[in-house]
Amino acid sequence: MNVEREKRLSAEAAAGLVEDGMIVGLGTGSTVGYLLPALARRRLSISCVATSPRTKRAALELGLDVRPFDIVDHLDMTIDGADQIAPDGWLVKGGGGAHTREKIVAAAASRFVVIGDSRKPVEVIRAPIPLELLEFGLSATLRRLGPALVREAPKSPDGGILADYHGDVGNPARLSERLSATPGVVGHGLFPPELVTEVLVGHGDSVERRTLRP
Ligand SMILES: O=C[C@H](O)[C@H](O)[C@H](O)COP(=O)(O)O
Repeated sequence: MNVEREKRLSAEAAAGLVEDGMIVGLGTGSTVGYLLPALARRRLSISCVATSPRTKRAALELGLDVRPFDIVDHLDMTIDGADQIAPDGWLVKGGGGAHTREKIVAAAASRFVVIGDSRKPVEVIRAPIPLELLEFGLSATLRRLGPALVREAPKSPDGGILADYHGDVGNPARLSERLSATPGVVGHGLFPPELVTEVLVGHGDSVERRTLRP
């Protein structure tokens, strides 16, 4: 298994879905690292929104047109990697800590295309589940969450504390609801299947495509 090749193939396949005139959400991570040059090579007339300073920097260096996301209210397509992809479409994202912005950008798009290598599909979603927490009340939030640990990582670009939930996942929908309802949780890395339209996973020399909704 050549993981880097699989990432590149899935990213290139996703870049091929982008059309002239689109506004495109750009995810974060090493798989997106292959998407950006593939997109730039196509020389399309598109504008983009970035989910992290790292992606913004890389996209601008490649000559992509990156717009601030406070004025754009709808995207045609968002393309992003994932840490885990379950058979029913639940995702875990945020290994790189960008999950809060990534969820906003995914939710704003008509199509959310998930890319990854063959290690990403899993039978069952497992911890750790990335979290972003408000610094105010941090100890009380952690206590309420149960088994969760603060990451040794810089704060998010929005000043949030990055952490991970290490307890049982069980039903992802129920855990997602509980995390969202916990005061002090700014965002978490469980992404529901309703957000996802397509999954493109590199397997050896080919890309397996799955459409979750049209
Ligand atoms: O915060 C990071 C993002 O959610 C990434 O999309 C995710 O961690 C996958 O990253 P990679 O493509 O490096 O495996």
